[in-house]
Formats: sequence, C-alpha cells, structure tokens
Amino acid sequence: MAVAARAAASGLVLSQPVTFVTGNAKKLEEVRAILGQSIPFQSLKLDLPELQGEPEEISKEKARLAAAQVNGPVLVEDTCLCFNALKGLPGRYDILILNVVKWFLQKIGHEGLNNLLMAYDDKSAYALCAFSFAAGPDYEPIAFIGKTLGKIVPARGPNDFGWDPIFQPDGFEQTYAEMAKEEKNKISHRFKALDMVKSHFAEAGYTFQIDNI
Ligand SMILES: O=c1nc[nH]c2c1ncn2[C@H]1C[C@H](O)[C@@H](COP(=O)(O)OP(=O)(O)OP(=O)(O)O)O1
Ligand SMILES: [Mg+2]
Repeated sequence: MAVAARAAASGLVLSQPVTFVTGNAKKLEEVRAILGQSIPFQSLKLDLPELQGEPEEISKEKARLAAAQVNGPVLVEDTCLCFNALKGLPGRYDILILNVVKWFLQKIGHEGLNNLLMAYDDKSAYALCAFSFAAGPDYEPIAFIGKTLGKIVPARGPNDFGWDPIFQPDGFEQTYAEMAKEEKNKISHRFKALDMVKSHFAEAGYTFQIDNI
C-alpha cells in the first residue's frame, strides 16, 4: 500500500482505513455499532506492552507503538474501571486497579470486586475509556477520554462482557449488562470517547483515498 498519510490542503488524506488495535471481540462489536459508517476502519490484534502511567499518556504511547508497527493510521483503546473509595490510599491505587483490571477481574471475579469495596461506604466508580488516534508513524497521537459515572453493585444481568454486570451508571436502575446494547452505547464511556473521535475526524477534515492495490 502507498504512503500512509500525506498532508493536503483540505486536511489529511489517509490512504488506508484506520486500524483499530484490539484483541477484545466485545469492544470491537461496540466500536462497530457506535462508529457505524462514519470512519472506515479494520481491526487488528497486536501484542503491545502493557504500560503504566496516566491513562492519556499510556494511550498515546500505545498509539505510537501501534502506528510504527502498522505503518499507517491507528486507533487504540484502553478501558479502566476506577473506584473512588480507593483514591485516598497512597500510591495511586485507583490507577493501579484500572490498569490491572483485566487479570484482576479474571482472578477475583465480580464478587471479589464487590468484596474489595465492602469496607467502604463509597461504592461510586467510573468507567473510563481512552482512545488515541495517530494518523501514521510520523504524527503525534491525539487522545480522547470518555468517562461515565456510576457505582459498583452485586452482579446483575448477562455475563458476557467484563465488568458490565457490576457497573450501574448514575441515573439508571440497570447495570450495563442489563441494559439493551443500544442503550449502553448511547451513554457509555466508550460512546463518549468515540463521539469525540468522530467530531475530531469531522473537524480536522480527514478524507480517505483508499485504493485497493
Ligand atoms: O465496556 C466495558 N464493559 C465491561 N468490561 C469492559 C468494558 N471495556 C473493557 N472491559 C474490560 C475488559 C478487560 O477485562 C478490562 C480491561 O480492558 P482492556 O485492557 O482495555 O481490554 P482488553 O485487553 O480486553 O482488549 P485490548 O486488546 O483492546 O486491550 O476491562
Ligand atoms: Mg488490553
């Protein structure tokens, strides 16, 4: 394929679809539903190092690594579940939890995450989604952060996507898992971040000129 991206008077011309880097089928399903036809993309699972730090920095670094590997435009995403009760603890444990939630969830399960908060009155939490877009290896990534506030509850609803059964968004009586997919996709952390991605694409005037070579 030709050069990944080149500057043009009307904005950036991308000569290949954006590669959305993920190994998570459920995420991909939601990203497809939310983006619709707005941004041409394909998905790719890449094994990138799990980084530590602030969500925005982690995300941008992931985009840099991915853009170098793909040699084209990339979109990466990290999702975190953060517990406000743990904020007071030393060492940024809220951030630690969110970075390790994948294996943490596998190990201790929904009940374990509830038990973790048993000692605290504050069950409030937020779901945070960090997307970063890099137009190519020579472009600085841009981060988009979406946040949905809620609380941790005993699991309710189908158990087919991560911590959906234990997260009840503020203003709703249902957990993410109990909500219809279309409902979740209207209010979720992922929706909010992707909405910013879409606006950015529209405002920056990116165009796609994709030739099948
Ligand atoms: O909307 C969501 N609702 C419920 N659970 C979710 C959601 N989004 C991510 N999750 C779970 C999956 C994983 O247990 C953990 C960290 O996710 P995270 O590391 O970003 O995803 P991943 O490693 O499975 O896929 P990827 O290849 O895109 O990094 O949170
Ligand atoms: Mg991951």
